[in-house]
Amino acid sequence: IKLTSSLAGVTFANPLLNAAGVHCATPTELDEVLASAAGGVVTKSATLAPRDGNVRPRFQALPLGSINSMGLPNQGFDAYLAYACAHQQAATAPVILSLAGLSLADDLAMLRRVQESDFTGLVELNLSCPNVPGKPQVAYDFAAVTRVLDQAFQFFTKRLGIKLPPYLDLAQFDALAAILNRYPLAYVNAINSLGNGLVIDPLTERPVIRPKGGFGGIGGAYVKPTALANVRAWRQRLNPTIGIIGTGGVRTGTDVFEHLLCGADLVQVGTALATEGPAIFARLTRELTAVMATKGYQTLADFRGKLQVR
Ligand SMILES: O=C(O)c1[nH]c(=O)[nH]c(=O)c1I
Repeated sequence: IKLTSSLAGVTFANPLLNAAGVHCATPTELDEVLASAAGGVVTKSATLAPRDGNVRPRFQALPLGSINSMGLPNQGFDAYLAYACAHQQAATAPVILSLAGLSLADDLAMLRRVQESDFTGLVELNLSCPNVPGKPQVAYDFAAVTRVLDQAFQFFTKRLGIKLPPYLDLAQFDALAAILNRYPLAYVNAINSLGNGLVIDPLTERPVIRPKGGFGGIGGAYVKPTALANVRAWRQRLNPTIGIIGTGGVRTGTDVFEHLLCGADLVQVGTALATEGPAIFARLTRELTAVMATKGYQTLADFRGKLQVR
């Protein structure tokens, strides 16, 4: 049984990575994911300048998932570009560089820096951060998405993916796919957290996190049906040249299998990684292998995107 997968010409020994934002803000955390059974690692979304992020408590694990309003805390673009270039030199498992500018200008400035750098790996432009106060998500504004992609592809010739939020209406998938299919995108990553949920502690009669009146992105089991639907909807609508990373609600090998069945090329783990740590990747590869063995599949291509219709 082989778990190898590739995305935009980059080969992964297995399809599993962390989700941007989880266990990836420092070189130590990034190294721990690379040292684990993960097939690769993605950096915390970078802003041009380092950021402290929102006030604490800003993350809460829950029985069915998690809520977070981190507010984009990160070491800054230079730190993550340096890490990505160093690990490209060392030929480790692939490092995906995630970017989340606070403005279109910042997005373009960081993309120009990557274009001029030695980094030739995958770049993930995060258009779906729900937690920066006062900053509406780009990805729910289709004109803004068109602007950033128009301007980026004027000069960017490397491998560019975008991180999308969950969409909840088929007309949105139709409209946005018509836009995305115009660009030489490496992939779309679906989904980011389900934005602006509210989790309350009935004992204290307060929200469980402090920023934004307790409003934060929801992850984990809560979002798996929405994540699978987004992966499937993009696979059905996007050019085959545009790959898909499936993110959302992955806790077991069966969850990984389901994302692949819906069409994912790679699968990312957020909430479950936050609670279990990088050892989860050994468990998930073992469990995925077991699912494939039971079903008689030898490679991911044997079943990727082959969800049957009823
Ligand atoms: O609050 C965050 O840092 C954050 N949290 C999320 O759940 N998704 C994101 O894209 C980001 I940039």
